Amino acid sequence: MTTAIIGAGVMGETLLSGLVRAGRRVDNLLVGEKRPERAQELEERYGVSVVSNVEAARKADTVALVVKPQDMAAVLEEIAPELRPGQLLVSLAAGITTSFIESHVPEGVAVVRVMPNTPALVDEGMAAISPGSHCDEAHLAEAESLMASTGRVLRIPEKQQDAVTAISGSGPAYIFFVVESMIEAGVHLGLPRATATELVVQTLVGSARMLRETGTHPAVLREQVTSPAGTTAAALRELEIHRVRAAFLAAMEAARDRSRALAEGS
Ligand SMILES: NC(=O)C1=CN([C@@H]2O[C@H](COP(=O)(O)OP(=O)(O)OC[C@H]3O[C@@H](n4cnc5c(N)ncnc54)[C@H](OP(=O)(O)O)[C@@H]3O)[C@@H](O)[C@H]2O)C=CC1
Ligand SMILES: O=C(O)[C@@H]1CCC=N1
Repeated sequence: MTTAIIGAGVMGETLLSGLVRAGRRVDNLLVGEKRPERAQELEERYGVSVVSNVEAARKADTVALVVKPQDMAAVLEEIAPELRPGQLLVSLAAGITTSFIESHVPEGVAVVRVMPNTPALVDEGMAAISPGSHCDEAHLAEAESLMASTGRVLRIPEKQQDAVTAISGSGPAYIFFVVESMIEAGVHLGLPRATATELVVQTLVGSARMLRETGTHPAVLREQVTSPAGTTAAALRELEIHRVRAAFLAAMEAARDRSRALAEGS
């Protein structure tokens, strides 16, 4: 089975590196990339063949589409003449619906929509997958196995994809923003930057492991840290005064709405 990746930017290379780490043979992988210097970089780094999009689409059983949503129509128009019924297209693009893709390719080509995230780079990715209308169980299982090479996979109805994009697709950026803010606060309180960074990163990793390994609700874990009339209560009061909870809700509604707008080509 040959898999092609069209669009080898941040997410495309993340998927490629995950497939290589998971033991997929590089002679069963192809990359579609138009910039010669980027093609050379990928060939040197992974030993993978970089070809035209047209050749990638012709030779692959599964084609992962990892271009920007705004470039999707042009790429589909370019590769459509090469596609055949039964072949699988796996789109990782935010907003783009399976019906949009199906309307640009020959009848019978199977489409799966995926929302991955960048922790896939360290095999801790979260991917949500949804089948299009010509997709059978074997196609969905193939998309699942593709994404399982870099982390967890959840099957969801496509109508949930914009919300998933807002939560886990964009999610790592919110976490990095919080981490960055806490490090800056530590520096403001007089800690050396390296000390503040180590404290915050380990606190994040430890808290994440507690959530995963105890299965306890985050509100309960938060209460366990909050001693009566203590330091945590003083800090949480400030977060509530500054409406941080409301800001998170507004931010994720904005991401969900942006995902919907990408579907309309804006
Ligand atoms: N980054 C993330 O965390 C996530 C991204 N995604 C989705 O992944 C997709 C890619 O995002 P991201 O990797 O961040 O963006 P990048 O801009 O890093 O990657 C897009 C890549 O596509 C290439 N490209 C553009 N046009 C073509 C073409 N016609 N043929 C072949 N390659 C082409 C670009 O090349 P060039 O630079 O030369 O134009 C670039 O390498 C998007 O649809 C996004 O919604 C989904 C979840 C998470
Ligand atoms: O910001 C974006 O549009 C992409 C999709 C989810 C994460 N990054």
